[in-house]
Amino acid sequence: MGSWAHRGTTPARISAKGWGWQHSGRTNKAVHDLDLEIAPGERVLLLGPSGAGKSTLLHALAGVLGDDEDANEAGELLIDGYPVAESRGRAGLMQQDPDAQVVLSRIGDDVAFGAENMAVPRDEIWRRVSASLESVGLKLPLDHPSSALSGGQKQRLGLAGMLAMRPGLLLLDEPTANLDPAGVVEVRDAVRRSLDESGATLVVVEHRVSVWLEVVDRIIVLAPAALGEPGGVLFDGPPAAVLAQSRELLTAAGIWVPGYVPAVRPREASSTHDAGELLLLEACGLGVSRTKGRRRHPGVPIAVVPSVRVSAGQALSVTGPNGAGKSTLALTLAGLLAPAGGQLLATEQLARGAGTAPLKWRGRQLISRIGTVFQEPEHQFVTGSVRAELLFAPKLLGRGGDSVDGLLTRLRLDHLADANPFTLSGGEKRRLSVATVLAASPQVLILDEPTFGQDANTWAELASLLTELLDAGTAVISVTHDAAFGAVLGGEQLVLGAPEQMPQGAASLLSAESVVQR
Ligand SMILES: Nc1ncnc2c1ncn2[C@@H]1O[C@H](COP(=O)(O)OP(=O)(O)OP(=O)(O)O)[C@@H](O)[C@H]1O
Ligand SMILES: Nc1ncnc2c1ncn2[C@@H]1O[C@H](COP(=O)(O)OP(=O)(O)OP(=O)(O)O)[C@@H](O)[C@H]1O
Repeated sequence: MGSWAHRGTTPARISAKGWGWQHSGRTNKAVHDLDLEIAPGERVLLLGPSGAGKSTLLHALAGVLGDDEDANEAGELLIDGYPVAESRGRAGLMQQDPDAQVVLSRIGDDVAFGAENMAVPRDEIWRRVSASLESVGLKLPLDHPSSALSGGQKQRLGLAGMLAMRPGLLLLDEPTANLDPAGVVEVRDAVRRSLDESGATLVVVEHRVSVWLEVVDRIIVLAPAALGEPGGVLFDGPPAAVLAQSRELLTAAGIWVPGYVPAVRPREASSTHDAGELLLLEACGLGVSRTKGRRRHPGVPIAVVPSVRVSAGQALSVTGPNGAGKSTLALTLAGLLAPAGGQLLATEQLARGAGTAPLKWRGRQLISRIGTVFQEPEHQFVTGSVRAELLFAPKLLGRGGDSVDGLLTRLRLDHLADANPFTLSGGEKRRLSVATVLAASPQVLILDEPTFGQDANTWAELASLLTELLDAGTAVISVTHDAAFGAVLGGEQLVLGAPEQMPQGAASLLSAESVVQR
């Protein structure tokens, strides 16, 4: 009975005895001295500050850490009494990076993939595929291309694949980080219904605690080993008890305890444009589209924005449901995608003389004027170390790297200066992607989901840093589902509508308004 297949999809038991893991190339352990028992069918919310080893533990349980020969393992990690290496396939892991999860080119096949590997009968697979896609709210045809999905849609796709597998151990790594508020509840409820049917064991990692409280029966908080702490478990127990007894310690560790909003001075709302202001970007009737060859055959725009004006020192947040076109708008404003209609001008001060479409700028010209943080941080990395990444733009612009050490410290990356950017934790990657853009000191910052996957301490640091930049005259455009972040930055808000609410399938602007201050 050594194979997982014999154990089927029955709820899994997890046992860690003095377990630890040190990734290759690192001097610190990611997880240290972990002692833990999780009973079959338990539902656990795994918390901890960014870099505490949460994803490392989930990867270990899914059996996908063990191939790294230069890494060091200590102690024992068992599933149902067997080493994790003998339990591969027993767990369904939804990874933090939704891109890493997509394996097949059509969404139906992609969702079916895991269940096929578990030898589920064919008719049953396709019944599960349709039911899973519906339960996570991904209402697209089964042959829709997996590559043509927004970040939130990819996240829903990844979860649908896990639910269709019905594994005995469901491991979810920040499953709602890219979702709109309605999607967060939809996905949480889909997980709960699936667990009610299967009785599977759940370990879910999420920075935002409140959403999972009505699903989980236990909270485990990991202590960061990497910062010289002893590692292991900081707190463990029923949610109400952990949150009531340890509230202060948890907030000090950066955990998003329900009701806690880090103290960051909000900016004054300014929705009107003064005559003397320095206008940096101006768009009129701007259509946005991902269609290739747009100049000759511009596709049907997925969103149309009647008017955007962004001035020095002004914040603009772009919100709206998954798939509405927010990232596409951000890439268009950034000069990285051609407009599908209307006009986009960077005004005279920015273009030294006359208004210019940002799309015409190349390399140096663009990065010193408009800095863009992509939704997927990896898409931005071009060097082999964190420090080199931060020096890249200043070098290209012929400037010194004076700001680099300050940014490393401020965004809690100093202990990772020599690390390869691609090996960072999710939160660390996000912070690095923001820092690299700040290192070029652009006049306009465009940030796609800058706060997703951040613990509360780093959130506060990012919010303060951006408020200081706004005060100093940088314009900040952020695409975000994080209302508290939008409120701290103030300024104006664009709300894009869902594609299905709009005529001819195109999204459009629902409203433009001043951000309500906290
Ligand atoms: N493949 C890897 N190679 C080297 N170091 C790694 C690798 N993956 C993770 N690490 C390091 O191990 C530590 C723990 O990372 P992990 O991703 O487990 O943290 P986390 O708690 O999930 O963080 P976050 O909340 O930011 O996602 C981090 O310092 C990270 O830089
Ligand atoms: N690379 C791509 N190729 C083709 N279509 C795409 C691509 N990326 C996204 N789309 C489609 O364009 C639409 C808008 O996507 P976009 O990423 O701009 O949405 P979003 O509002 O940022 O969503 P989210 O909140 O989920 O990140 C979506 O309906 C999506 O299916």
